[in-house]
Amino acid sequence: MRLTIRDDATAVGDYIANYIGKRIKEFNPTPNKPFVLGLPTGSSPIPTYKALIKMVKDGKLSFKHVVTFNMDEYVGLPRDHAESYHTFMFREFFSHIDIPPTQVHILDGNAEDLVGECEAYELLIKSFGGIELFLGGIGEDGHIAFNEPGSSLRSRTRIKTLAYDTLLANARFFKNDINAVPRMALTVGVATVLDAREVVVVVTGQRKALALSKAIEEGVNHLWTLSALQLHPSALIVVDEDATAELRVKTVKYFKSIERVQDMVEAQQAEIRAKHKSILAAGHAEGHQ
Ligand SMILES: N[C@@H]1[C@@H](O)[C@H](O)[C@@H](COP(=O)(O)O)O[C@@H]1O
Repeated sequence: MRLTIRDDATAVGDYIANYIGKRIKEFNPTPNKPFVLGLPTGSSPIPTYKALIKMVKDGKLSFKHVVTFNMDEYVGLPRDHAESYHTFMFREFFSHIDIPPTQVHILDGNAEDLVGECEAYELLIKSFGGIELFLGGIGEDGHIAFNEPGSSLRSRTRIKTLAYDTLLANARFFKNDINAVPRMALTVGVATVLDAREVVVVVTGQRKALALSKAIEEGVNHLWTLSALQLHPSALIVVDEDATAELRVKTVKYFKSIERVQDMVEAQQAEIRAKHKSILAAGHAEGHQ
């Protein structure tokens, strides 16, 4: 697991957007081989969405051959409700980029058969060859997607009853009326997230600090479902300074030093790739003489 620390939420968003942009470009997606991206809602990913939108508007990135799967959706909230995750995603992201809406997938919290909806979602993800990169956020109780404390770390897409902490935290989106917050949601499971080839999680603000420390400084624990990321071979958590408030100084220093080494290795690799490219180009030019 890697932990990248940036000064504030904007810098975190810029970092993640660049990271995702780089991955999509390296993947070189086509209609037959789209890049499959998992996405979250919440206030934490908004700076990332803003930075990605700017990259698209500046002509530096395209989502034409990207297929998305969202993490979760409330049960029973009309799709066009201002706080449904459908509305959120189109308002904050999809309406501003060049993704064809047919390539967007969000669980239907109003499906007649909710269990069937969840099973079909898992199958649909599989039919695209799985998720390349899953971007996630966390709740104050350390939940990833809506995998509340106590969720099985092998869970798949399913119906979940929301924890009291989550109802309290999300009441801010429902005029602070806890009774207006839907009690249930459909969510991808912890195992669905762990199946992705790469997982990137955004954690910003001091109110997430305890969850972050529990998830990375203690063992894998179903009470802090983000901790399951410790089992993933390619996991990156990007945080702001505020979110590190509960971490040990030693932990912060360790991850900062890893980042420096990683940057050095990446710079060396880029140099080697550039050298190979110019040798190949020179050879190619000679062959044409
Ligand atoms: N289901 C979503 C999560 O996927 C999200 O990570 C969390 C954090 O939201 P925020 O980023 O606004 O703190 O909110 C909800 O619970």
